[in-house]
Amino acid sequence: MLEVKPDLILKYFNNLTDKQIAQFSQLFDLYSYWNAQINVISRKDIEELYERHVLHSIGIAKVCTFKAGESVLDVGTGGGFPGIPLAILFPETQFHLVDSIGKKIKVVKEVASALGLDNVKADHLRAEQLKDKYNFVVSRAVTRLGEFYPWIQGKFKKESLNAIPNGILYLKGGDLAEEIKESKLKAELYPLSAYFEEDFFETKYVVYVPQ
Ligand SMILES: C[S@@+](CC[C@H](N)C(=O)[O-])C[C@H]1O[C@@H](n2cnc3c(N)ncnc32)[C@H](O)[C@@H]1O
Repeated sequence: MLEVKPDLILKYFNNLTDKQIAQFSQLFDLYSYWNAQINVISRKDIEELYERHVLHSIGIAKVCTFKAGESVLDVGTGGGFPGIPLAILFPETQFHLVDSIGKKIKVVKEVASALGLDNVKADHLRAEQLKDKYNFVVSRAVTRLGEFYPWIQGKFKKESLNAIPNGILYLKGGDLAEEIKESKLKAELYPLSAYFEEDFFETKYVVYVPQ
């Protein structure tokens, strides 16, 4: 099996602990194994796991540093993106990963357990069903902002522990100017090209919608 070390992660996040480096390293074997049982990322993408999925996910951390005690909801996490890489990076923050497809949540639970991520809770449900409140909602490639927003509206805590207000941090591509206009949301765009040399293909932005 091809061994991929997380050098790419260290290039942009250079103060990782040994534990975090070990956890990032384990992702390749874990996703190679689980993706062969249950397809959660495109099979050809597994060779580019670190660039296209892991580094891409933690692009959110360049826009927002989550704090100890904050809670983050990942809507439509699929196999755990962006939630799992973010949970490795922010071990003191609580992450709730949800998806409407049960077998994907099975993969998330297996990966989180193998990594010893006790800051991750994963549930098979639709975001609309949730009653809890969070500091931040993260997501990647689920649906248009105008459809997404009503699912999570009202699910934000009032108090903030962060330098930036609580809100949505959504990894997105497409015609964002048109999409933001259609959603009528006040959104800020952060291009990943400002932080990374890699080309992230279609999802090139972190869209931040403060609440
Ligand atoms: C294209 S996949 C993206 C998965 C993951 N975020 C990633 O980037 O690899 C979209 C995911 O959103 C989930 N989904 C769609 N609508 C949802 C909803 N209302 N609540 C929870 N999950 C939802 C789907 O089941 C699917 O796994």
